[in-house]
Amino acid sequence: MLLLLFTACLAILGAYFYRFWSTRQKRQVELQKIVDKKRAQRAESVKFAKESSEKLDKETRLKIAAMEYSELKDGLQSGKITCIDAVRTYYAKAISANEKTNSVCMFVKEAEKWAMDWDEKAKDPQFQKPPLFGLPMSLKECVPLEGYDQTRGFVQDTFRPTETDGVLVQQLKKLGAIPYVQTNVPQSLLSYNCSNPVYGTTNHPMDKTRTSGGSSGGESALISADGSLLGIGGDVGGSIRIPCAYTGTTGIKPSHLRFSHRGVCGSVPGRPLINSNDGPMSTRVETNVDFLRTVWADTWITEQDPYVPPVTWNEEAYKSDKKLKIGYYVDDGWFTPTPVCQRAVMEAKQILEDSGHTLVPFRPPRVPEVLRMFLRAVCVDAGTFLSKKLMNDIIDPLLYTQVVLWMVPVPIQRFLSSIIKVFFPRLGNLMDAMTLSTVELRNTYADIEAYRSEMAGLMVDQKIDALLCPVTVSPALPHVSPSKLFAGTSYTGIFNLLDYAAGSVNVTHVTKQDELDLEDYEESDPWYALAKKGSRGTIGFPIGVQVATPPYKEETCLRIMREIERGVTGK
Ligand SMILES: CCCCCCCC/C=C\CCCCCCCC(=O)NCC(=O)O
Repeated sequence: MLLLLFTACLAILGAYFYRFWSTRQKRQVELQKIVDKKRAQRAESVKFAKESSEKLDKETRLKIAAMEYSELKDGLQSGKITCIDAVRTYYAKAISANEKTNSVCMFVKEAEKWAMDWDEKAKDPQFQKPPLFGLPMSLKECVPLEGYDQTRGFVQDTFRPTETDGVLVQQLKKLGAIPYVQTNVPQSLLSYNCSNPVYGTTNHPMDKTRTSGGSSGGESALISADGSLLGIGGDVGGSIRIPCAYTGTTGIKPSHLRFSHRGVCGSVPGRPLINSNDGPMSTRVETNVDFLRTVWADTWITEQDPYVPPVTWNEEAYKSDKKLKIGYYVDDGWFTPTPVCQRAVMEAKQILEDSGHTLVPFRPPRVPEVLRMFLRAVCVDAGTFLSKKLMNDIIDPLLYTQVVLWMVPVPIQRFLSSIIKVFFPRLGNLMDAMTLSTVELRNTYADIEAYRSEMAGLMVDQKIDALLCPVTVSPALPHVSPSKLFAGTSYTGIFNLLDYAAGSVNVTHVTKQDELDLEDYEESDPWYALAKKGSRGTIGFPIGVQVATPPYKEETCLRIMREIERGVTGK
Protein backbone atom coordinates (compact mmCIF):
# COMPACT_ATOMS: atom_id res chain seq x y z
CA MET A 1 0.00 0.00 0.00
CA LEU A 2 2.79 2.39 1.03
CA LEU A 3 4.75 1.52 -2.08
CA LEU A 4 1.67 2.24 -4.20
CA LEU A 5 1.20 5.62 -2.53
CA PHE A 6 4.88 6.45 -2.99
CA THR A 7 4.76 5.47 -6.68
CA ALA A 8 1.60 7.55 -7.18
CA CYS A 9 3.27 10.58 -5.57
CA LEU A 10 6.33 10.13 -7.76
CA ALA A 11 4.16 9.84 -10.85
CA ILE A 12 2.23 13.04 -9.95
CA LEU A 13 5.46 14.90 -9.29
CA GLY A 14 6.97 13.58 -12.52
CA ALA A 15 3.89 14.63 -14.49
CA TYR A 16 3.99 18.07 -12.88
CA PHE A 17 7.65 18.58 -13.74
CA TYR A 18 7.17 17.22 -17.25
CA ARG A 19 4.33 19.70 -17.81
CA PHE A 20 6.38 22.54 -16.38
CA TRP A 21 9.41 21.58 -18.45
CA SER A 22 7.56 21.07 -21.74
CA THR A 23 5.63 24.37 -21.33
CA ARG A 24 8.90 26.14 -20.62
CA GLN A 25 10.60 24.52 -23.61
CA LYS A 26 7.72 25.58 -25.86
CA ARG A 27 7.97 29.11 -24.49
CA GLN A 28 11.75 29.12 -25.05
CA VAL A 29 11.22 28.29 -28.72
CA GLU A 30 8.69 31.13 -29.04
CA LEU A 31 11.06 33.52 -27.26
CA GLN A 32 13.97 32.52 -29.49
CA LYS A 33 11.88 33.42 -32.54
CA ILE A 34 11.26 36.85 -31.00
CA VAL A 35 14.99 37.25 -30.38
CA ASP A 36 15.72 36.41 -34.02
CA LYS A 37 13.17 38.99 -35.14
CA LYS A 38 14.62 41.63 -32.82
CA ARG A 39 18.16 40.91 -33.97
CA ALA A 40 17.02 41.24 -37.59
CA GLN A 41 15.52 44.61 -36.66
CA ARG A 42 18.82 45.62 -35.07
CA ALA A 43 20.79 44.50 -38.15
CA GLU A 44 18.45 46.58 -40.25
CA SER A 45 19.02 49.61 -37.98
CA VAL A 46 22.81 49.17 -38.30
CA LYS A 47 22.40 49.01 -42.09
CA PHE A 48 20.35 52.19 -42.02
CA ALA A 49 22.97 53.99 -39.91
CA LYS A 50 25.75 52.76 -42.21
CA GLU A 51 23.98 53.96 -45.34
CA SER A 52 23.24 57.28 -43.70
CA SER A 53 26.84 57.75 -42.57
CA GLU A 54 28.10 56.94 -46.06
CA LYS A 55 26.24 59.96 -47.39
CA LEU A 56 28.80 62.11 -45.61
CA ASP A 57 32.11 62.79 -47.32
CA LYS A 58 35.14 61.28 -45.62
CA GLU A 59 36.93 64.56 -45.07
CA THR A 60 34.03 66.13 -43.14
CA ARG A 61 33.51 62.95 -41.17
CA LEU A 62 37.14 62.75 -40.11
CA LYS A 63 37.16 66.45 -39.19
CA ILE A 64 34.06 66.11 -36.97
CA ALA A 65 35.19 62.76 -35.59
CA ALA A 66 38.39 64.32 -34.26
CA MET A 67 36.57 67.05 -32.33
CA GLU A 68 36.22 67.10 -28.59
CA TYR A 69 32.84 67.76 -27.02
CA SER A 70 33.26 71.53 -26.64
CA GLU A 71 34.69 71.93 -30.14
CA LEU A 72 31.77 70.08 -31.67
CA LYS A 73 29.29 72.03 -29.56
CA ASP A 74 30.85 75.34 -30.63
CA GLY A 75 30.99 74.25 -34.27
CA LEU A 76 27.29 73.43 -34.21
CA GLN A 77 26.46 76.72 -32.49
CA SER A 78 28.50 78.78 -34.94
CA GLY A 79 27.03 76.95 -37.94
CA LYS A 80 30.41 75.61 -39.09
CA ILE A 81 29.00 72.13 -38.63
CA THR A 82 25.52 70.98 -39.50
CA CYS A 83 23.45 68.72 -37.26
CA ILE A 84 23.07 66.12 -39.97
CA ASP A 85 26.84 65.90 -40.46
CA ALA A 86 27.31 65.49 -36.71
CA VAL A 87 24.72 62.71 -36.54
CA ARG A 88 26.16 60.90 -39.58
CA THR A 89 29.65 61.12 -38.11
CA TYR A 90 28.43 59.62 -34.83
CA TYR A 91 26.49 56.90 -36.63
CA ALA A 92 29.81 55.94 -38.25
CA LYS A 93 31.77 56.14 -35.01
CA ALA A 94 29.20 54.08 -33.13
CA ILE A 95 29.20 51.44 -35.87
CA SER A 96 32.93 50.86 -35.49
CA ALA A 97 32.78 50.98 -31.68
CA ASN A 98 29.93 48.48 -31.81
CA GLU A 99 31.91 46.09 -34.02
CA LYS A 100 34.52 45.95 -31.28
CA THR A 101 32.25 45.89 -28.24
CA ASN A 102 28.66 44.91 -29.15
CA SER A 103 27.44 47.92 -27.20
CA VAL A 104 24.59 49.09 -29.42
CA CYS A 105 21.02 47.86 -29.10
CA MET A 106 19.45 50.04 -31.78
CA PHE A 107 20.37 53.02 -33.87
CA VAL A 108 17.73 55.73 -33.65
CA LYS A 109 16.65 56.27 -37.24
CA GLU A 110 14.68 59.43 -36.45
CA ALA A 111 17.97 61.12 -35.49
CA GLU A 112 18.48 61.87 -39.19
CA LYS A 113 15.16 63.65 -39.46
CA TRP A 114 15.57 65.53 -36.17
CA ALA A 115 18.98 66.73 -37.34
CA MET A 116 17.63 67.88 -40.70
CA ASP A 117 14.73 69.68 -38.97
CA TRP A 118 17.16 71.58 -36.73
CA ASP A 119 19.33 72.47 -39.72
CA GLU A 120 16.25 73.76 -41.52
CA LYS A 121 15.25 75.90 -38.53
CA ALA A 122 18.79 77.27 -38.24
CA LYS A 123 18.50 78.74 -41.74
CA ASP A 124 16.31 81.48 -40.24
CA PRO A 125 18.68 84.25 -39.07
CA GLN A 126 16.29 85.01 -36.19
CA PHE A 127 16.47 81.45 -34.89
CA GLN A 128 17.95 81.10 -31.41
CA LYS A 129 19.86 77.85 -31.19
CA PRO A 130 19.19 75.88 -27.99
CA PRO A 131 22.28 75.08 -25.90
CA LEU A 132 22.72 71.43 -26.94
CA PHE A 133 21.91 72.19 -30.58
CA GLY A 134 22.68 69.20 -32.80
CA LEU A 135 24.72 67.26 -30.23
CA PRO A 136 24.47 63.51 -30.76
CA MET A 137 23.78 61.69 -27.49
CA SER A 138 23.66 58.00 -26.65
CA LEU A 139 21.02 56.62 -24.27
CA LYS A 140 21.07 53.54 -22.08
CA GLU A 141 18.40 51.18 -23.40
CA CYS A 142 16.11 51.61 -20.39
CA VAL A 143 15.83 55.40 -20.79
CA PRO A 144 12.28 55.98 -22.07
CA LEU A 145 12.50 56.97 -25.74
CA GLU A 146 9.30 57.21 -27.75
CA GLY A 147 8.96 54.50 -30.39
CA TYR A 148 11.74 52.33 -28.94
CA ASP A 149 11.72 49.33 -26.60
CA GLN A 150 12.95 49.54 -23.05
CA THR A 151 13.43 45.80 -22.63
CA ARG A 152 16.01 45.87 -19.80
CA GLY A 153 17.29 42.72 -21.49
CA PHE A 154 14.02 40.76 -21.21
CA VAL A 155 12.83 39.08 -24.42
CA GLN A 156 9.23 39.36 -23.20
CA ASP A 157 9.51 43.17 -23.29
CA THR A 158 10.62 43.44 -26.91
CA PHE A 159 8.30 44.92 -29.53
CA ARG A 160 6.55 47.03 -26.89
CA PRO A 161 7.77 50.48 -27.86
CA THR A 162 7.41 53.26 -25.32
CA GLU A 163 4.66 55.71 -26.22
CA THR A 164 6.06 58.84 -24.59
CA ASP A 165 9.56 60.15 -24.04
CA GLY A 166 10.64 60.31 -20.41
CA VAL A 167 11.01 63.80 -18.95
CA LEU A 168 14.79 63.77 -19.47
CA VAL A 169 14.48 62.79 -23.14
CA GLN A 170 11.80 65.45 -23.67
CA GLN A 171 14.19 67.96 -22.20
CA LEU A 172 17.15 66.76 -24.27
CA LYS A 173 15.15 67.08 -27.46
CA LYS A 174 13.92 70.54 -26.45
CA LEU A 175 17.52 71.59 -25.75
CA GLY A 176 18.57 70.43 -29.21
CA ALA A 177 20.38 67.19 -28.36
CA ILE A 178 19.88 64.29 -30.77
CA PRO A 179 19.54 60.78 -29.32
CA TYR A 180 21.11 58.60 -32.04
CA VAL A 181 21.72 55.25 -30.40
CA GLN A 182 20.47 53.02 -27.58
CA THR A 183 23.08 51.09 -25.60
CA ASN A 184 23.17 47.69 -23.99
CA VAL A 185 22.34 46.58 -20.43
CA PRO A 186 22.41 43.35 -18.40
CA GLN A 187 19.16 41.41 -18.21
CA SER A 188 17.16 42.83 -15.25
CA LEU A 189 19.58 45.80 -14.89
CA LEU A 190 20.52 44.43 -11.49
CA SER A 191 24.07 43.42 -12.29
CA TYR A 192 27.37 45.10 -13.05
CA ASN A 193 28.10 43.00 -16.10
CA CYS A 194 26.38 43.65 -19.43
CA SER A 195 24.71 40.75 -21.15
CA ASN A 196 21.20 39.74 -22.12
CA PRO A 197 19.52 37.22 -24.41
CA VAL A 198 18.15 39.91 -26.71
CA TYR A 199 21.25 41.85 -27.71
CA GLY A 200 24.03 39.62 -26.39
CA THR A 201 27.12 40.44 -24.37
CA THR A 202 28.92 43.78 -24.39
CA ASN A 203 32.71 43.53 -24.24
CA HIS A 204 35.36 45.68 -22.71
CA PRO A 205 37.08 47.53 -25.57
CA MET A 206 40.50 46.37 -24.32
CA ASP A 207 39.65 42.69 -23.89
CA LYS A 208 36.69 40.71 -25.23
CA THR A 209 36.79 38.29 -22.30
CA ARG A 210 36.08 41.08 -19.80
CA THR A 211 33.02 43.15 -19.08
CA SER A 212 32.76 46.88 -19.65
CA GLY A 213 30.78 46.91 -16.40
CA GLY A 214 27.08 47.41 -15.87
CA SER A 215 24.38 48.05 -15.92
CA SER A 216 25.33 51.05 -18.09
CA GLY A 217 27.97 48.86 -19.76
CA GLY A 218 26.78 49.62 -23.29
CA GLU A 219 27.42 53.30 -22.57
CA SER A 220 30.86 52.80 -21.05
CA ALA A 221 31.95 50.50 -23.90
CA LEU A 222 30.62 52.83 -26.59
CA ILE A 223 32.12 55.96 -25.03
CA SER A 224 35.52 54.43 -24.32
CA ALA A 225 35.65 52.93 -27.84
CA ASP A 226 35.04 56.46 -29.16
CA GLY A 227 31.49 55.88 -30.39
CA SER A 228 29.85 58.59 -28.28
CA LEU A 229 30.89 61.84 -26.63
CA LEU A 230 28.14 61.95 -24.06
CA GLY A 231 25.64 59.38 -22.90
CA ILE A 232 22.96 58.86 -20.28
CA GLY A 233 23.33 55.95 -17.89
CA GLY A 234 21.37 54.92 -14.79
CA ASP A 235 22.54 53.75 -11.39
CA VAL A 236 20.88 51.98 -8.46
CA GLY A 237 23.96 50.31 -7.01
CA GLY A 238 26.92 51.37 -9.13
CA SER A 239 25.64 51.10 -12.68
CA ILE A 240 27.18 54.37 -13.81
CA ARG A 241 30.24 54.38 -11.55
CA ILE A 242 31.49 50.79 -12.03
CA PRO A 243 31.35 50.85 -15.86
CA CYS A 244 33.15 54.20 -15.82
CA ALA A 245 35.84 52.87 -13.48
CA TYR A 246 36.30 49.75 -15.63
CA THR A 247 36.70 51.65 -18.88
CA GLY A 248 38.50 54.83 -17.85
CA THR A 249 35.47 57.02 -18.52
CA THR A 250 33.79 59.33 -16.02
CA GLY A 251 30.22 59.67 -14.83
CA ILE A 252 28.08 60.85 -11.98
CA LYS A 253 24.91 59.56 -10.39
CA PRO A 254 23.18 62.59 -8.92
CA SER A 255 20.97 62.17 -5.89
CA HIS A 256 17.65 60.82 -7.20
CA LEU A 257 16.01 64.02 -5.97
CA ARG A 258 17.40 66.04 -8.86
CA PHE A 259 15.80 64.25 -11.82
CA SER A 260 12.30 63.17 -12.68
CA HIS A 261 11.33 59.51 -12.49
CA ARG A 262 8.01 59.89 -14.31
CA GLY A 263 7.51 56.92 -16.59
CA VAL A 264 10.92 55.43 -15.79
CA CYS A 265 10.81 51.68 -15.37
CA GLY A 266 13.62 50.61 -13.02
CA SER A 267 14.86 47.12 -12.34
CA VAL A 268 12.34 46.51 -9.54
CA PRO A 269 9.23 48.71 -9.45
CA GLY A 270 7.92 49.77 -6.04
CA ARG A 271 11.31 50.27 -4.45
CA PRO A 272 11.01 53.23 -2.11
CA LEU A 273 14.38 53.63 -0.40
CA ILE A 274 17.13 52.51 -2.74
CA ASN A 275 17.04 55.19 -5.30
CA SER A 276 18.09 54.93 -8.89
CA ASN A 277 18.94 57.89 -11.01
CA ASP A 278 20.00 58.83 -14.51
CA GLY A 279 23.32 60.54 -14.96
CA PRO A 280 25.79 61.64 -17.63
CA MET A 281 28.77 59.56 -18.76
CA SER A 282 31.63 60.75 -20.97
CA THR A 283 35.41 60.87 -21.22
CA ARG A 284 35.78 64.27 -19.53
CA VAL A 285 34.36 65.60 -16.25
CA GLU A 286 33.71 68.96 -17.93
CA THR A 287 31.40 67.28 -20.45
CA ASN A 288 29.31 65.94 -17.59
CA VAL A 289 29.41 69.37 -15.97
CA ASP A 290 28.28 71.08 -19.16
CA PHE A 291 25.41 68.65 -19.47
CA LEU A 292 24.17 69.07 -15.89
CA ARG A 293 24.69 72.82 -15.96
CA THR A 294 22.43 72.92 -19.03
CA VAL A 295 19.62 70.66 -17.83
CA TRP A 296 19.56 72.29 -14.40
CA ALA A 297 19.80 75.83 -15.77
CA ASP A 298 16.14 76.44 -14.90
CA THR A 299 13.21 74.73 -13.19
CA TRP A 300 11.84 73.10 -16.36
CA ILE A 301 12.12 69.61 -14.85
CA THR A 302 10.07 70.65 -11.80
CA GLU A 303 7.46 72.15 -14.08
CA GLN A 304 7.03 68.73 -15.74
CA ASP A 305 7.23 66.84 -12.49
CA PRO A 306 6.20 68.52 -9.24
CA TYR A 307 8.01 65.83 -7.25
CA VAL A 308 11.39 67.22 -8.31
CA PRO A 309 12.49 70.06 -6.02
CA PRO A 310 13.19 73.29 -7.91
CA VAL A 311 16.94 73.24 -7.36
CA THR A 312 18.99 74.72 -10.18
CA TRP A 313 22.68 74.42 -11.07
CA ASN A 314 24.94 76.02 -8.49
CA GLU A 315 27.84 77.52 -10.45
CA GLU A 316 29.22 79.13 -7.32
CA ALA A 317 29.70 75.74 -5.66
CA TYR A 318 31.34 74.28 -8.78
CA LYS A 319 33.68 77.24 -9.29
CA SER A 320 34.35 77.80 -5.59
CA ASP A 321 37.97 77.87 -4.43
CA LYS A 322 37.03 77.28 -0.81
CA LYS A 323 39.26 74.53 0.58
CA LEU A 324 37.26 71.45 1.51
CA LYS A 325 37.46 68.82 4.18
CA ILE A 326 37.24 65.42 2.52
CA GLY A 327 36.90 62.12 4.35
CA TYR A 328 38.69 59.20 2.66
CA TYR A 329 38.91 55.46 3.05
CA VAL A 330 40.66 52.75 1.07
CA ASP A 331 38.90 49.87 2.78
CA ASP A 332 35.27 49.88 3.93
CA GLY A 333 35.81 47.10 6.46
CA TRP A 334 33.71 44.71 4.42
CA PHE A 335 35.67 44.01 1.24
CA THR A 336 39.33 45.02 1.08
CA PRO A 337 39.91 46.17 -2.51
CA THR A 338 42.78 44.81 -4.57
CA PRO A 339 46.00 46.85 -4.08
CA VAL A 340 45.63 48.87 -7.27
CA CYS A 341 42.20 50.20 -6.21
CA GLN A 342 43.72 51.31 -2.89
CA ARG A 343 46.66 52.95 -4.66
CA ALA A 344 44.23 54.93 -6.84
CA VAL A 345 42.55 56.42 -3.76
CA MET A 346 45.90 57.34 -2.21
CA GLU A 347 46.99 59.06 -5.43
CA ALA A 348 43.73 61.00 -5.65
CA LYS A 349 44.17 61.96 -1.98
CA GLN A 350 47.63 63.34 -2.76
CA ILE A 351 46.29 65.36 -5.70
CA LEU A 352 43.58 66.89 -3.52
CA GLU A 353 46.02 67.64 -0.72
CA ASP A 354 48.32 69.31 -3.23
CA SER A 355 45.36 71.54 -4.16
CA GLY A 356 45.05 72.60 -0.52
CA HIS A 357 42.17 70.43 0.67
CA THR A 358 42.24 68.64 3.99
CA LEU A 359 41.89 64.89 3.76
CA VAL A 360 40.93 63.01 6.92
CA PRO A 361 40.40 59.28 7.46
CA PHE A 362 36.68 58.56 7.55
CA ARG A 363 34.99 55.21 7.21
CA PRO A 364 31.18 55.00 7.08
CA PRO A 365 30.04 52.94 10.05
CA ARG A 366 28.98 49.29 9.89
CA VAL A 367 29.37 48.71 6.13
CA PRO A 368 28.70 44.92 6.33
CA GLU A 369 25.31 45.73 7.82
CA VAL A 370 24.75 48.50 5.26
CA LEU A 371 25.36 46.03 2.43
CA ARG A 372 22.78 43.64 3.88
CA MET A 373 20.28 46.50 4.14
CA PHE A 374 21.13 47.56 0.59
CA LEU A 375 20.64 44.08 -0.88
CA ARG A 376 17.42 43.53 1.03
CA ALA A 377 15.98 46.89 0.00
CA VAL A 378 17.23 46.80 -3.60
CA CYS A 379 15.51 43.47 -4.24
CA VAL A 380 12.50 44.47 -2.06
CA ASP A 381 10.57 41.18 -2.31
CA ALA A 382 13.57 38.80 -2.03
CA GLY A 383 13.77 38.53 -5.80
CA THR A 384 10.17 37.37 -6.41
CA PHE A 385 9.42 40.03 -9.03
CA LEU A 386 12.64 39.33 -10.91
CA SER A 387 12.45 35.53 -10.60
CA LYS A 388 8.95 35.54 -12.09
CA LYS A 389 10.08 37.67 -14.99
CA LEU A 390 13.19 35.59 -15.53
CA MET A 391 11.28 32.29 -15.44
CA ASN A 392 9.12 33.64 -18.23
CA ASP A 393 12.17 34.51 -20.31
CA ILE A 394 15.38 33.16 -21.77
CA ILE A 395 17.79 33.56 -18.86
CA ASP A 396 21.18 34.97 -19.72
CA PRO A 397 23.80 32.37 -18.68
CA LEU A 398 26.00 35.14 -17.25
CA LEU A 399 23.28 35.86 -14.70
CA TYR A 400 22.81 32.25 -13.58
CA THR A 401 24.45 32.55 -10.14
CA GLN A 402 22.29 35.49 -9.18
CA VAL A 403 19.15 33.83 -10.54
CA VAL A 404 19.83 30.62 -8.64
CA LEU A 405 20.24 32.66 -5.45
CA TRP A 406 16.92 34.40 -6.02
CA MET A 407 15.23 31.04 -6.62
CA VAL A 408 16.28 29.49 -3.31
CA PRO A 409 13.39 29.96 -0.85
CA VAL A 410 14.34 32.45 1.87
CA PRO A 411 13.86 29.97 4.78
CA ILE A 412 16.39 27.65 3.08
CA GLN A 413 18.76 30.61 2.53
CA ARG A 414 18.51 31.30 6.27
CA PHE A 415 19.22 27.70 7.16
CA LEU A 416 22.22 27.54 4.80
CA SER A 417 23.42 30.87 6.14
CA SER A 418 23.59 29.54 9.68
CA ILE A 419 25.91 26.72 8.53
CA ILE A 420 27.98 28.70 6.02
CA LYS A 421 28.56 31.47 8.59
CA VAL A 422 30.79 29.05 10.52
CA PHE A 423 33.18 28.56 7.58
CA PHE A 424 32.77 31.77 5.58
CA PRO A 425 31.33 34.51 7.81
CA ARG A 426 31.06 37.02 4.94
CA LEU A 427 29.02 34.68 2.75
CA GLY A 428 26.82 33.82 5.70
CA ASN A 429 26.30 37.52 6.38
CA LEU A 430 24.75 38.07 2.95
CA MET A 431 22.89 34.78 2.73
CA ASP A 432 20.32 36.10 5.14
CA ALA A 433 20.06 39.45 3.39
CA MET A 434 16.80 38.70 1.59
CA THR A 435 13.65 39.55 3.49
CA LEU A 436 11.40 36.89 4.94
CA SER A 437 8.48 39.16 5.78
CA THR A 438 7.09 42.66 5.51
CA VAL A 439 7.91 43.09 9.19
CA GLU A 440 11.60 42.54 8.45
CA LEU A 441 11.42 44.78 5.41
CA ARG A 442 9.81 47.58 7.40
CA ASN A 443 12.49 47.22 10.05
CA THR A 444 15.16 47.48 7.36
CA TYR A 445 13.54 50.62 5.98
CA ALA A 446 13.61 52.08 9.47
CA ASP A 447 17.29 51.11 9.76
CA ILE A 448 18.07 52.80 6.45
CA GLU A 449 16.37 55.98 7.61
CA ALA A 450 18.30 55.83 10.87
CA TYR A 451 21.57 55.25 8.97
CA ARG A 452 20.91 58.29 6.78
CA SER A 453 20.40 60.40 9.91
CA GLU A 454 23.54 58.99 11.51
CA MET A 455 25.67 59.74 8.44
CA ALA A 456 24.24 63.25 8.14
CA GLY A 457 25.14 63.82 11.80
CA LEU A 458 28.68 62.50 11.34
CA MET A 459 29.36 64.59 8.26
CA VAL A 460 27.91 67.75 9.83
CA ASP A 461 29.66 67.28 13.19
CA GLN A 462 33.02 66.57 11.59
CA LYS A 463 32.44 69.29 8.96
CA ILE A 464 33.13 66.85 6.14
CA ASP A 465 32.14 68.13 2.71
CA ALA A 466 32.72 65.01 0.64
CA LEU A 467 34.02 61.45 0.67
CA LEU A 468 36.74 59.82 -1.42
CA CYS A 469 36.96 56.03 -1.74
CA PRO A 470 37.33 53.16 -4.23
CA VAL A 471 34.58 52.59 -6.79
CA THR A 472 34.85 48.85 -6.51
CA VAL A 473 37.26 46.11 -5.51
CA SER A 474 39.08 45.28 -8.76
CA PRO A 475 39.83 46.26 -12.34
CA ALA A 476 37.38 45.11 -15.05
CA LEU A 477 36.41 41.51 -14.36
CA PRO A 478 35.70 38.56 -16.66
CA HIS A 479 32.06 38.57 -17.85
CA VAL A 480 31.00 35.78 -15.52
CA SER A 481 32.30 37.31 -12.26
CA PRO A 482 29.89 40.15 -11.38
CA SER A 483 26.86 37.93 -10.83
CA LYS A 484 28.96 35.94 -8.33
CA LEU A 485 30.67 38.95 -6.82
CA PHE A 486 27.70 41.13 -5.90
CA ALA A 487 29.42 41.52 -2.51
CA GLY A 488 31.76 43.96 -4.28
CA THR A 489 29.01 46.57 -4.60
CA SER A 490 29.47 47.77 -1.01
CA TYR A 491 31.47 50.81 -2.22
CA THR A 492 28.75 52.00 -4.60
CA GLY A 493 25.50 50.68 -3.07
CA ILE A 494 26.06 52.65 0.11
CA PHE A 495 25.67 55.94 -1.77
CA ASN A 496 22.38 54.81 -3.32
CA LEU A 497 21.21 53.83 0.14
CA LEU A 498 22.22 57.31 1.37
CA ASP A 499 20.91 58.89 -1.85
CA TYR A 500 24.15 60.90 -2.18
CA ALA A 501 25.61 62.25 -5.38
CA ALA A 502 28.47 59.95 -6.39
CA GLY A 503 30.79 59.98 -9.35
CA SER A 504 33.70 58.05 -10.72
CA VAL A 505 36.83 59.46 -12.33
CA ASN A 506 39.90 57.76 -13.74
CA VAL A 507 43.12 58.05 -11.74
CA THR A 508 45.54 55.40 -12.91
CA HIS A 509 46.12 52.15 -14.78
CA VAL A 510 47.19 48.74 -13.52
CA THR A 511 50.97 48.37 -13.55
CA LYS A 512 53.31 45.40 -13.40
CA GLN A 513 54.00 46.26 -9.75
CA ASP A 514 50.24 46.18 -9.01
CA GLU A 515 50.10 42.67 -10.45
CA LEU A 516 53.01 41.65 -8.24
CA ASP A 517 51.33 43.22 -5.19
CA LEU A 518 48.16 41.32 -6.05
CA GLU A 519 49.90 38.07 -5.19
CA ASP A 520 49.85 39.06 -1.49
CA TYR A 521 46.12 39.85 -1.64
CA GLU A 522 43.61 37.90 0.46
CA GLU A 523 42.19 34.55 -0.57
CA SER A 524 40.36 33.85 2.66
CA ASP A 525 36.98 33.22 1.07
CA PRO A 526 35.52 32.55 -2.41
CA TRP A 527 34.79 36.26 -3.01
CA TYR A 528 38.36 37.33 -2.32
CA ALA A 529 39.61 34.46 -4.46
CA LEU A 530 37.33 35.55 -7.30
CA ALA A 531 38.43 39.20 -7.10
CA LYS A 532 42.08 38.11 -7.06
CA LYS A 533 41.76 35.67 -9.94
CA GLY A 534 39.71 38.13 -11.99
CA SER A 535 42.30 40.88 -11.46
CA ARG A 536 45.15 38.85 -12.93
CA GLY A 537 46.16 39.86 -16.44
CA THR A 538 44.86 43.41 -16.28
CA ILE A 539 48.05 45.42 -16.77
CA GLY A 540 47.11 48.66 -18.52
CA PHE A 541 43.47 48.57 -17.45
CA PRO A 542 42.04 51.83 -16.05
CA ILE A 543 41.26 52.33 -12.37
CA GLY A 544 38.95 55.04 -11.06
CA VAL A 545 38.09 56.50 -7.70
CA GLN A 546 34.76 57.57 -6.30
CA VAL A 547 33.76 60.96 -4.91
CA ALA A 548 30.49 61.29 -3.00
CA THR A 549 28.62 64.23 -1.52
CA PRO A 550 25.27 64.64 0.22
CA PRO A 551 22.16 65.42 -1.89
CA TYR A 552 22.10 68.80 -3.66
CA LYS A 553 25.91 68.96 -3.55
CA GLU A 554 26.43 67.47 -7.02
CA GLU A 555 28.36 70.58 -8.03
CA THR A 556 30.88 70.03 -5.22
CA CYS A 557 31.21 66.38 -6.19
CA LEU A 558 31.94 67.40 -9.79
CA ARG A 559 34.37 70.08 -8.66
CA ILE A 560 36.41 67.48 -6.74
CA MET A 561 36.24 65.02 -9.64
CA ARG A 562 37.48 67.76 -11.97
CA GLU A 563 40.37 68.61 -9.64
CA ILE A 564 41.40 64.96 -9.55
CA GLU A 565 41.14 64.74 -13.33
CA ARG A 566 43.26 67.87 -13.76
CA GLY A 567 45.85 66.46 -11.38
CA VAL A 568 45.98 63.19 -13.31
CA THR A 569 45.89 64.43 -16.91
CA GLY A 570 47.44 67.87 -16.45
CA LYS A 571 44.54 69.41 -18.42
C1 LIG B 1 21.66 33.66 -0.91
C2 LIG B 1 22.10 35.06 -0.99
C3 LIG B 1 20.98 35.89 -1.44
C4 LIG B 1 21.50 37.17 -1.98
C5 LIG B 1 21.02 37.31 -3.37
C6 LIG B 1 21.44 38.61 -3.86
C7 LIG B 1 21.45 38.59 -5.33
C8 LIG B 1 22.10 39.83 -5.83
C9 LIG B 1 21.17 40.93 -5.83
C10 LIG B 1 21.51 42.13 -6.16
C11 LIG B 1 22.84 42.50 -6.60
C12 LIG B 1 22.89 43.98 -6.70
C13 LIG B 1 23.97 44.37 -7.63
C14 LIG B 1 23.75 45.81 -8.00
C15 LIG B 1 24.56 46.15 -9.23
C16 LIG B 1 24.25 47.52 -9.74
C17 LIG B 1 23.07 47.50 -10.57
C18 LIG B 1 22.53 48.87 -10.94
O1 LIG B 1 22.94 49.92 -10.49
N1 LIG B 1 21.47 48.81 -11.76
C19 LIG B 1 20.74 49.93 -12.24
C20 LIG B 1 19.25 49.73 -12.13
O2 LIG B 1 18.80 48.73 -11.60
O3 LIG B 1 18.53 50.65 -12.56
